[in-house]
Amino acid sequence: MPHRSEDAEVVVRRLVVAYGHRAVLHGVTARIPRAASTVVVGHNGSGKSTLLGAIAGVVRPVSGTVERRDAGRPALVTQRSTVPDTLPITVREAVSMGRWARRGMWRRLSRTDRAMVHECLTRLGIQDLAARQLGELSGGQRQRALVAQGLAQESDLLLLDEPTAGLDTKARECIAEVLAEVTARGTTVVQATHDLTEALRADHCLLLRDGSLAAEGPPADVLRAVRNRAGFPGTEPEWAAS
Ligand SMILES: Nc1ncnc2c1ncn2[C@@H]1O[C@H](COP(=O)(O)OP(=O)(O)OP(=O)(O)O)[C@@H](O)[C@H]1O
Repeated sequence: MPHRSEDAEVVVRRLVVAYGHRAVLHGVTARIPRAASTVVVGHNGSGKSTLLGAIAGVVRPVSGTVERRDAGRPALVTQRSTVPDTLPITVREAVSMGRWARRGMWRRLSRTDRAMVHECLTRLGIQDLAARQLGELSGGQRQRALVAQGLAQESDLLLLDEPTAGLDTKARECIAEVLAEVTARGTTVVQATHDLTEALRADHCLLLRDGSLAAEGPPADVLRAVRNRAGFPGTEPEWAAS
């Protein structure tokens, strides 16, 4: 199991994050193994999104550190698009925005960029939706488009906040396969999830409880207590009860 310090893509130390005066992460220390998949689990409000945001550098900690092995910008796929629904933007354009980190916002996409955008659309099964407005899509279609945008960034570190929430089985499997592929190619993938089946497939697991790290390690070990309590397989375990 690759979670020794020297194999880590990210090392988080004594991380404290607050919104206003309210601390929501209370000194979290954790390692995220390189070129492997990590799941972050825990009940609603336990701090999963906040931890991903802090690792991505979009949430500033009060104290503590986030050390990255690679210098490149992480790709963060959030639950909600940063593009407002009212902005007239096609699915292809939204996915193309994933290339901005490499190309710059104002430069034309190269043939390689366009090929990557096409590949990401195809891989997520949304090539037929490429010309549709992002704001017109169903929740599941939109979620696939956001994952495609994250993939298009070709970052060494891909962070996803509940990428399969609300998706049907086929879409969930599609995303799981895509994430397994990019992990096998050497990307470090971290996803917050409430899906126990998905969590058990990962290489590494962080269990958050009320803003603190309750457990870290192989998912089967971390989730054993949760699994026993929830009944396996289950999709809505009571993380907090373990
Ligand atoms: N922008 C914000 N302003 C104020 N408080 C926030 C903000 N975002 C999150 N919080 C609070 O921080 C805590 C952790 O929230 P966070 O979204 O990180 O949890 P989560 O584990 O991702 O939850 P969920 O499973 O519901 O997505 C919660 O108490 C939440 O109310």
